[in-house]
Amino acid sequence: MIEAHQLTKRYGEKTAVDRLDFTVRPGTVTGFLGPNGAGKSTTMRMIVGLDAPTGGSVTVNGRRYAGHSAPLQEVGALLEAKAIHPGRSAFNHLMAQAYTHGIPRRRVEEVIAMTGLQSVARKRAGAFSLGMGQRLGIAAALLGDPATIMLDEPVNGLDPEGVLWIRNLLTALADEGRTVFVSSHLMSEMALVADHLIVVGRGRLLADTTVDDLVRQAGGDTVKVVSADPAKLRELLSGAGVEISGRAGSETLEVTGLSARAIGTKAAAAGIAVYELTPRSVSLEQAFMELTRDAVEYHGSTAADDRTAVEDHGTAEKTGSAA
Ligand SMILES: Nc1ncnc2c1ncn2[C@@H]1O[C@H](COP(=O)(O)OP(=O)(O)OP(=O)(O)O)[C@@H](O)[C@H]1O
Repeated sequence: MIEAHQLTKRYGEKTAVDRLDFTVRPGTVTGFLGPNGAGKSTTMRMIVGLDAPTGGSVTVNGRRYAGHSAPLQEVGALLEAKAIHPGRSAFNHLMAQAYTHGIPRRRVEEVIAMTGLQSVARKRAGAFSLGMGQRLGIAAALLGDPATIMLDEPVNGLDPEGVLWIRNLLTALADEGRTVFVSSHLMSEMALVADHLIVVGRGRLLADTTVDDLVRQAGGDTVKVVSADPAKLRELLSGAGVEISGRAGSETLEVTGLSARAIGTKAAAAGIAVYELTPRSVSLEQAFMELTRDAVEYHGSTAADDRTAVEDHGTAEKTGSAA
């Protein structure tokens, strides 16, 4: 279990982590999401005592990391995959860590097998690809058989087989009752593996939620309806929990809160011809971007962004219906 209370880190004028409160629970995979520069790595460094908080606190299994007598057995972390001596073999790198923490050689062999590094374990780690380096970093994180595992961007540099392997590994670790905390700025990847999400932006907590709730909060599902009589249809569909938008003079309505089937049935009963009925789910990526829109520090710009902006402005005349 990881618990942060008002956790804060300032670098001079810059507040990298801003009064974060969250709990990461055992038995599930918790995704730690946020755009670049959101404060994820800084938070993770503070969890394992590599950075000192400017304010607040963070504990692992009820104690500050430094307060544990055998921290490696408490929390295993992958922060910088390439933080290894380049001349040392993977085996010797792991043995050095094991030796200084009273971990037997048998466990080194186990984690090498678990991470699929057997064939390269005696090779110089400096010659490893990014993907192999990631696997070695994960092997080191698992060395102490810790109850809490924390990985910063673990799928970086992994090929599709490696990505799948990570997914299965994280799920298996959580199923064993461990606390698994994984950062990423890829919502799509997190959605496949995480049960719970902690989302940050500019150092602040934006959401502490499940994947389903995040999508629901971002607008849930909408249905595009093109009909012969949008004004009449709008009247017909209005009701509690239903939101309808559409441009004046257009045949198109965007309806939230009703299924395509319900809309089609109501339109048919009223004799309104429907030319198009298209359900549109808010993707997780959209939900994430919606949530972090104001918290993104480094914006790019593409023609597609501009188109979206124009479309947004075009959707006037919003009608919500009160209960
Ligand atoms: N040692 C440091 N000195 C000064 N500023 C720092 C330092 N470390 C991080 N920062 C700043 O703090 C903010 C948060 O950085 P951090 O690396 O924690 O974000 P992140 O969410 O992990 O980003 P990314 O997804 O790009 O890895 C950034 O604006 C970064 O520039």
